[in-house]
Formats: sequence, C-alpha cells, structure tokens
Amino acid sequence: MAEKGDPVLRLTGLNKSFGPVHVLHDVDFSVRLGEVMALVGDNGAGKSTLIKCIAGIHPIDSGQIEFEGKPVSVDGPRTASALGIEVVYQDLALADNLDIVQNMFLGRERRKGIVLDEPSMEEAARETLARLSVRTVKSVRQQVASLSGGQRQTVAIAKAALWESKVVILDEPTAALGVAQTRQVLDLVRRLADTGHAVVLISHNMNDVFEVADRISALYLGRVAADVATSEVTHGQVVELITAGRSGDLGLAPQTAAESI
Ligand SMILES: Nc1ncnc2c1ncn2[C@@H]1O[C@H](COP(=O)(O)OP(=O)(O)OP(=O)(O)O)[C@@H](O)[C@H]1O
Repeated sequence: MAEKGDPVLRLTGLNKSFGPVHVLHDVDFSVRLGEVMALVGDNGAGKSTLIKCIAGIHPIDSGQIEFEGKPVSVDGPRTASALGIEVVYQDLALADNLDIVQNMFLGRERRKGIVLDEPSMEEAARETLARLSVRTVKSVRQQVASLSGGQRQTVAIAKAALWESKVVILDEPTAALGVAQTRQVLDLVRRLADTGHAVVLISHNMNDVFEVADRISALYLGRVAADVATSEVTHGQVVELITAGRSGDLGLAPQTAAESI
C-alpha cells in the first residue's frame, strides 16, 4: 500500500515528437503522494504535451513511465484512469444540463440491477465534497449551469478525487477565476494533496505556484530546466527558468537538479 511521501508517478527520459517537431526532450518528471508539484513553462514549452502523455492521450516515442515503482504502458485514457491518474482540463468537460452528482458520475454511473443507484452516488458525491472540506456548494443536486466558475472548478476537482485517484493533474485551475474563487480553489488543491493525492498543478501564475506547490518543475523548449523545492527558489528565479531556461544565480544546469526519488 503506497503511503504519503512515496513516489507514485515517475517519468524518465521521455521523448515525444509530432512528425518532424521534437516537442519533449529526455524529460524526467516525478510526483509523490501528498505533494503539489507545479509544472511551469512558457507557451509552447510542452506542458500540455507532457500531461497528455501521462494521461494516455499521446503515445510516447521513448522513455519510461513508472507508476508506484513499476514500469507501465499508458496506452490510453482508460489505462490512465485505471491506474488512478485523473486530469482536470481547462474546459472542465462538465455537462451544464446535469446536476453535480450526475456530472461526478458521468460515464461511470453506479447501478443497482438495471436502475441507477442514485442514493449511493449522491452519498459518495457528498462524502467526497465533505472530505475536501468543500462548503461552497449548497446542494449536490444543483444543476452545474447554475454554478459560478469557482464552484464548477471545485466540482471538476472533486470529481477527479472521487475515483480512488492517486495522481490528479490540474490544468490552469485558477485561470478564469477572481480573487476569492482563486483562494477557494488553491485551498482545495492543497487539501487534495493533504488527503494523500499526488497533485500536478500546471500554472502560469507564480503567486499560485508559490502558495501551494511543494516543488516546481520548469520546462523550457521541451526540456526540464529545473526540478526544485519551492522553498529553494524565488519568484524571479522561476521566471528566469521559464523565459531563459536557466537562472544565473540558481546555478542549475538543465536536469542536474532533478531530485532522485
Ligand atoms: N498535435 C500536435 N501536432 C503538432 N505539434 C503539436 C501538437 N501538440 C502540440 N504541438 C506543439 O508542441 C509544442 C508544445 O505545445 P504544448 O501545447 O505542449 O505547450 P504548452 O506548454 O502546454 O503551452 P501553453 O501554455 O500555450 O498551453 C508547441 O510547439 C506545439 O505547437
């Protein structure tokens, strides 16, 4: 049984090209249970490509993916889900015309015989929201169309946490939110890690990153420019890593700072 602090997902020497375009170069990346790992990088650095490789959407060209210490082949989104990897994409993929319970169980409904087991799904949805201390949602039977941006993000994150997931990848979860809603979502991101998940947070917002991340992995033109503890770097250094692939006063050569776990 994996425990908090254990490496759960580890990628080594990952390469990915689209035709002649070599997007990811020998990428090493890992995340542990109980930690928030920020994945940062400029537009086009390869963040989305990397998470899509983890989520089984893009096949990798070379490299290794280990899950709970064992090499795995993530050959499709179902394989990723079965391992316990969930991705919350920016568009959230929630159905407006359905309520929170229906959204959280969409495509994975529980049945009792031939009918849907509504009480059990409702209870599980409520429990998950309570476990994550979500108080902003009044009723789990509320239509998603009636929720604010922050509440929608909360539901999408709780949905990812519902499925015995171990790794939850969040793509810019605060991008469209105001100050108060950002605060709620960041608190939720932290609680997700504190309740034992490994969280990967893609963000362009340095305040968010410094507020919730334990570690930062910076991608620059498809290469890992640094993999460092948040406490060991400044905002300015991370901005340099993102924009120049290195930070003079940090003294890190690409990938030499990657922690071995
Ligand atoms: N399906 C594809 N076919 C060809 N090239 C692609 C494909 N997907 C991504 N790329 C290229 O890969 C590079 C990395 O893109 P990616 O979307 O992974 O970056 P990103 O770091 O997520 O950027 P952003 O912050 O803008 O979302 C870009 O040059 C992009 O044009």
